[in-house]
Amino acid sequence: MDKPCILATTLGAPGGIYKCFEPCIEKHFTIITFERFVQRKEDFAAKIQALFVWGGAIKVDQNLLQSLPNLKAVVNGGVGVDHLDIPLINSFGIKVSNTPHVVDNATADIGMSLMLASARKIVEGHNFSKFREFDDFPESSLGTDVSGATLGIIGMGRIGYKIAKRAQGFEMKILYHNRNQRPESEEKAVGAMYCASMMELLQRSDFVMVVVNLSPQTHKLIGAKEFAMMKPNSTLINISRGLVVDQDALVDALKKKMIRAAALDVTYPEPLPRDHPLLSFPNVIVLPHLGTHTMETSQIMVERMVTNALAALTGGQLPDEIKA
Ligand SMILES: O=CC(=O)O
Repeated sequence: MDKPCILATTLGAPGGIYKCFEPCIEKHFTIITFERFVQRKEDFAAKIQALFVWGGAIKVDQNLLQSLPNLKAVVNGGVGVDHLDIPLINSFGIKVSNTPHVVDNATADIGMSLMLASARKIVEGHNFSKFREFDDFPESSLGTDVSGATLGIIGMGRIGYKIAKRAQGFEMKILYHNRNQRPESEEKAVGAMYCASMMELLQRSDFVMVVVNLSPQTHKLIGAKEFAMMKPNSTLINISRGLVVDQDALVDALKKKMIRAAALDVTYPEPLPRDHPLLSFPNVIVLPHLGTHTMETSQIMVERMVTNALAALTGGQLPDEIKA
């Protein structure tokens, strides 16, 4: 019997799967790439039963949904679903899932990597070794200690909590701001202190790590007012979504030396245009959204997407369903 079809991007991240993960999907489904779909919509549209998306690479809008009469699920790789209009998708009787839990460790690790790389000038050090334009590593390249410093975590969900656990190993003082305070036992387990006021956290932290979901409430959460609160020797680390930070305000804060440095896994757009002002600062690290980008995590993510899609096709409960 023919395998059911799914529609997917296969262009590689950001926004698609790599070829190496296709066999896991092809055990159960025939993959129709988005490029093939666009060329031969009339041949494929009625066959497609699930849509595999990573980030906003495919726009899941009214037009696309109307063109797929047998679509049962939109299966998202990763935890953030800010690029999906869930009420709209649900209104077509189509289910939505993501892959929570499986991304937590990899994303927390990238946050720690960015903090350490920025504090200890890892990128400059590498560039010095490789390109050596001057003889001595300049005084301006002296780093700053992570151990014993104060880390402020904005957004204490699963990933924020994993970061706190790791930071505890670095003997950091840990502050966090979140919609809800965590139970005392959980705070104690990682040595984290709740700041009901985000401004207080910003004033006290040497490193500010942003881990919130993007929502209307968190859109440009960190802007001019927030940078004005931060210590001049502090570092902003963003591993959530680019739009949680006002990038113009960040450029301004860096120019005015209101903060020491920034380390970003996420920006808007992604990737940044090569002439973007953020790329001109020696004290800014920019990654092309690598939070979940490991072989192991990506493999588990794809397996989880397959599990959710199979559940939708057989009319079962999606283990990771998100409802509007
Ligand atoms: O960005 C990564 C994710 O949403 O999991």
